[in-house]
Amino acid sequence: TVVVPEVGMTAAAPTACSCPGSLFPYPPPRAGMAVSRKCLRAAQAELGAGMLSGLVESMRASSPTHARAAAALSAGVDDEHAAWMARHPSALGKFEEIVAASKGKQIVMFLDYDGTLSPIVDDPDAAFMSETMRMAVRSVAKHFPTAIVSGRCRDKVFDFVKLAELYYAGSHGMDIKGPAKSSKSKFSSNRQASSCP
Ligand SMILES: O=P(O)(O)OC[C@H]1O[C@H](O[C@H]2O[C@H](CO)[C@@H](O)[C@H](O)[C@H]2O)[C@H](O)[C@@H](O)[C@@H]1O
Repeated sequence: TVVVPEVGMTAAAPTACSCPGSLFPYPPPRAGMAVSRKCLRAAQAELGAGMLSGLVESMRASSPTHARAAAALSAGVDDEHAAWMARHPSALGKFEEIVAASKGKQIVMFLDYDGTLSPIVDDPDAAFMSETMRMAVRSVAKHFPTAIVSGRCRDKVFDFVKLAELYYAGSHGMDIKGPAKSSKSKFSSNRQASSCP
């Protein structure tokens, strides 16, 4: 769901956070946060080059927007939608450019859940994410602070994602919790007590 401008793509520079007690430490931890060849090499060493590109390909293929665009294009009936997709290309289609543009910058990942990590399905309680997607998110969280931002209740999103090393922002950001200190995340912060209604 990331919209990448076709021209002049840039990565936003971090700005100072003036909110005391923010769950996101500022300045963010530096170790391993800049996207660099070293970081990519580490991911490749961890997953293997084939596995890394396999994950990217699999995320590309399972992307709901990719699937919708492919269906619209093959049916040849939704020209307007296809044109919209052409103006708003998938970030996964620009992966190498994004890596290049991000070099040396501080990166934080914010991920939507429904329709991004999971497919859109009729029953909201059955919007499960695949194990491959979970593996990809776990791998991303090893390198960058990673947050799931959802309209859903935070506990429900956690029940789907099941990764303690992430930040979770539920109820459209009204309810935020950082990674557990005991989790594998090197970006852990104090937990904020709160629960779903
Ligand atoms: O902010 P999100 O994480 O994208 O959550 C938005 C809403 O997602 C859910 O509804 C959507 O997904 C359902 C499951 O695929 C689908 O059945 C429904 O039609 C979609 O609107 C969730 O149920 C809502 O509470 C969230 O606000």
